[in-house]
Amino acid sequence: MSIPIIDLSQFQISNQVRRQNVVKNIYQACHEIGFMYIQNSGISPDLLEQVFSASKSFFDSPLAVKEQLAWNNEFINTGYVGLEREHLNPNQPGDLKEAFNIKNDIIINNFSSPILLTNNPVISTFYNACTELANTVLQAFALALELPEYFFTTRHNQKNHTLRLLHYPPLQTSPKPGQVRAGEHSDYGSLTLLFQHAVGGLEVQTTRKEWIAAPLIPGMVLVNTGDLMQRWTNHIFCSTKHRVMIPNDERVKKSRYSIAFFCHPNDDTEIACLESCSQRQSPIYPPILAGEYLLSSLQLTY
Ligand SMILES: O=C(O)CCC(=O)C(=O)O
Ligand SMILES: [Fe+2]
Repeated sequence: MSIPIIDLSQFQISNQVRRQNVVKNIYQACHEIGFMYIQNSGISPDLLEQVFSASKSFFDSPLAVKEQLAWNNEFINTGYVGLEREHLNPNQPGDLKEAFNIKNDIIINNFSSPILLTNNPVISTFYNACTELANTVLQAFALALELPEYFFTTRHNQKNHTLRLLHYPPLQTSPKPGQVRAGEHSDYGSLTLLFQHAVGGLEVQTTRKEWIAAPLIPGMVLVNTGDLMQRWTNHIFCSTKHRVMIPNDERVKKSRYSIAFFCHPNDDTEIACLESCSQRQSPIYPPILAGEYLLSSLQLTY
């Protein structure tokens, strides 16, 4: 099994046959593996490079500076998360990574870092570009599930998404037993956009429980469906486990950078099994509010 490539430009044209074909391929990707590469995503490579460069200068700054911006609670879920602080797999030691979580403009303005955000429109431009891409994918999801095209986007219109810069430093000492760069987990929200930089390492679990590499494909954006989409669709779309292992080659001596954009429904959205998804199997999960689900997931991993 491999991760399919979807050309999104074919969804943004008026030709209904080609559009429907993209919708069908997206359905299949979400159903069979929960991951896909998006080609012609509309995200400018130059902009992405600028965000990676801002990310690198932030992580290069002294720990004391980063800690002034420390993440301190799951309700705000914004700020700097130090090495080994988060356990994406709660049963294993903390992840060998540091991260910086950024929420929407209001929070950005109240929580700006002198290095990363002040006078740096790059981050907010990128946040908006990711929001736009996520909305296009959500439109295709709705059509794939035989819902009105804007069913999901209207439930995601409060920009409740988290942009996360990630840095996996070169390994200095031996890891603890079971410790990896990012423990195996599924994402919590509706979908995630993932951008890797040079040093790869992401792995995805197939339905046969095999781990396959999800390498960087230059110019493409990796998209995966998260837990809330899995609940909403009664497992028709899957929330696939993924992880970042410690490389067993020279990449272990290198910093790895990635960026994740976690797309979340508005907090007050009730995630209840969609009618079109309850025909073959009765609802697996009870309804839950999107905001509640996110909070409980964060509480498990910090
Ligand atoms: O860094 C990566 O490639 C993956 C990160 C990830 O899966 C996450 O933060 O949820
Ligand atoms: Fe993830």
